Amino acid sequence: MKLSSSHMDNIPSTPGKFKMEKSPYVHRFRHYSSLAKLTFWSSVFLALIILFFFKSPSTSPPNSTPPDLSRRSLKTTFWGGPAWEKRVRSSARIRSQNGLSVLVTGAAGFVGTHVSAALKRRGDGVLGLDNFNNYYDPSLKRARQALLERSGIYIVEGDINDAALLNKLFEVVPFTHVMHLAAQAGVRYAMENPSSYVHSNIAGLVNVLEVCKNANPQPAIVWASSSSVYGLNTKVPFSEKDRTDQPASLYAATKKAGEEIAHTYNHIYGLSLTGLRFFTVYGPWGRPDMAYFFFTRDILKGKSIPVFEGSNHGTVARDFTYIDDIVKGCLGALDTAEKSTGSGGKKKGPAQLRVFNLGNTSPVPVTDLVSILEKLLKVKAKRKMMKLPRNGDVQFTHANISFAQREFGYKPTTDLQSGLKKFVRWYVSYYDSGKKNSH
Ligand SMILES: O=C(O)[C@H]1O[C@H](OP(=O)(O)OP(=O)(O)OC[C@H]2O[C@@H](n3ccc(=O)[nH]c3=O)[C@H](O)[C@@H]2O)[C@H](O)[C@@H](O)[C@@H]1O
Repeated sequence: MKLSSSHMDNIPSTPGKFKMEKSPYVHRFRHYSSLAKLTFWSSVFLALIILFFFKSPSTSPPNSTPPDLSRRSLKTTFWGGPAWEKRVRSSARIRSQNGLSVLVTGAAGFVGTHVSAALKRRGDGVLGLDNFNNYYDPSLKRARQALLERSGIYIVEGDINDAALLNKLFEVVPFTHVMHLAAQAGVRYAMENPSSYVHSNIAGLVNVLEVCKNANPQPAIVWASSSSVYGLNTKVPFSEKDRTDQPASLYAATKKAGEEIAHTYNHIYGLSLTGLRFFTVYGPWGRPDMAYFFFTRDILKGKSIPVFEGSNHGTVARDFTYIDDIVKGCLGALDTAEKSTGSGGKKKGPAQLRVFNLGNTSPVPVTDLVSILEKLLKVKAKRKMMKLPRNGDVQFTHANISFAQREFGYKPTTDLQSGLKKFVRWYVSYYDSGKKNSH
């Protein structure tokens, strides 16, 4: 708790040195005395109100964090109590033979929602965790949450930096796996809000790993890295063996840092860790901050869209990867993840440490992305060609996926045209069917 300096100044350094005031200050002393009485009774009254407030069952489950004690940035709402634990247990219950019990962080996010639903469909136990922050329209996150709730998945509302909450979740459920997808995404936003990347992608990751390392049994962890770690590399396609020491954005730097942090926790504590380098994932229920999403919105609104190009009109391209292919990759990584080897926070032997590219292996120029959208939407885009800004963007990405192919048969099957068709169908029904506004 932070005390203001004036408050600190009012506290006597040696309480015994307080002197009783005598006449001619008696009058003033009396005044102080009645003031003290007033303060005393108001405090009693206030204490009673607070006591009543925290006794009330609707606002005070046993393990909730009192709002004044919780760090506001953690955004954790009340949790705990028998009913809450029952809900957590039921969501995480395995319903198939040899099924997994998975804690999915970022479950209300784009990839998190799809992965959670896929796990649940095949009988795995799934518990979600999400802080529902407002990086983009939280109502979309709430709609994804509602979707998951219909299939019996509970998303606990809390922040990955909240160690007490994470420890509690592991106390209630012995998760076999953690699918760690909660993160601050987006390449360009890193210049606007750098600390948010440190908070989620570094501090949050460390907190998740700390809790996992102490858990008994330790879970295996699969987590989201990014194609952006290849940064300014020019050799294509990008292979996991290539250098990743020249990131072009703080976002990329935090993901790269995550990979090094993963190495450390694997080395010291025997945690089984698999990082997935996603390549520009798109599809239904996607992220509104991504180009394919807001291009669709703005083309439909008749607004111009900024289309980036390299110097001398050079092509800017991405290895756009459809969400269903990414989900298959995530499940493949979870299924082939070996057990962590540590216990009680101590390593017992070497554990698995992996990194995979999950891309589509066929980069498409951004100008072609726009042409496909124009055809699907039957609206001509107002293209505003712009030089690729120097704020984190790289000119192209292209994944070599042979490692994931070899390890768990990863094979993307959706090309950009077919994937965008599905996205547009979803977009139109989601925003047109009702009153929702895509901003
Ligand atoms: O592959 C990844 O690892 C990353 O993919 C995306 O990053 P990005 O590929 O930059 O995706 P978008 O922001 O949707 O941009 C897609 C393409 O459109 C271009 N673009 C973007 C914005 C814009 O206004 N105009 C424009 O032409 C970009 O230069 C890029 O080539 C995600 O936003 C990151 O979170 C993710 O980690």
